[in-house]
Amino acid sequence: MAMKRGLKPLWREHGTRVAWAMGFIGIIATSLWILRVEMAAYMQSNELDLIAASNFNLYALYLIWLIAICFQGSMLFLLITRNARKIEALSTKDFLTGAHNRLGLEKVWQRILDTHETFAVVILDIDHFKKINDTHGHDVGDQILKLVVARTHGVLRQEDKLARFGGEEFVIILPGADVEQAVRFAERVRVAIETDHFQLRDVAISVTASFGVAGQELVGDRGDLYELVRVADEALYHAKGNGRNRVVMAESQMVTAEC
Ligand SMILES: Nc1nc2c(ncn2[C@@H]2O[C@H](COP(=O)(O)OP(=O)(O)OP(=O)(O)O)[C@@H](O)[C@H]2O)c(=O)[nH]1
Repeated sequence: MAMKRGLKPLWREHGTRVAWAMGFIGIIATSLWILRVEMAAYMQSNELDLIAASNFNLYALYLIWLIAICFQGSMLFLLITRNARKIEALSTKDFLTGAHNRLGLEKVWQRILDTHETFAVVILDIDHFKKINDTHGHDVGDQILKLVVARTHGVLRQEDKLARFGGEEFVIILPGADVEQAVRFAERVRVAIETDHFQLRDVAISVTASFGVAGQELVGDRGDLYELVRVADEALYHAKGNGRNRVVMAESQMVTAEC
């Protein structure tokens, strides 16, 4: 099985751990060796002056020991930082689609607040997703979620952020964009999804999505992501109510106070 997978992926997966374990064994072995040489020299000299035992071999051993410890330290550092990065990625990404999850969304939101004066939010909600699940099965529904994310990523700019907000609902943050630009962007995503033939299990499935768009000017506190999402959600509600597969921009008269 190991041969089938090849050694490279195995090394990539376990290499750091193996190197760390070997280094650890090396340090223990070298320490025991040093102890043995020290003891032998001490027994011979029969006195407590260890300088007598410090011959060239012993210094060489000390040096190896020191190098092994430094190597070990750096491997450990590498292991910890690599795992920390993996944990961070796992905790901020949606497992199914690879989009940010809510925690990831809050993190990127903080960064956007620090770096951008303006931004807009788009909510994307797949239409009649329950029917897709009921007709084609939950696993096909999962594939549709992944494909919708892929299509949306195809339209996103690098600085735009996509997060799965729950079920078949996604939030997109567009740093630096005003609400009109965000509407144009949402329209492009809508068309990309509508015109795609989601080919799964030899069946072409038509998928559409509805969008609510809100600009930051509609909320009092520019740092309140959830208020902005709520406002965009109201626009989404109108999009669903008016026949779905459309983009609706939140306007001030549409915005109700949160209960
Ligand atoms: N396959 C799959 N289905 C999910 C997942 N999360 C939520 N769902 C399903 O998504 C469906 C959402 O249904 P609704 O909230 O009624 O929305 P809808 O059918 O899209 O209807 P509208 O939004 O009004 O167009 C439910 O049946 C959930 O079970 C998931 O991760 N995978």
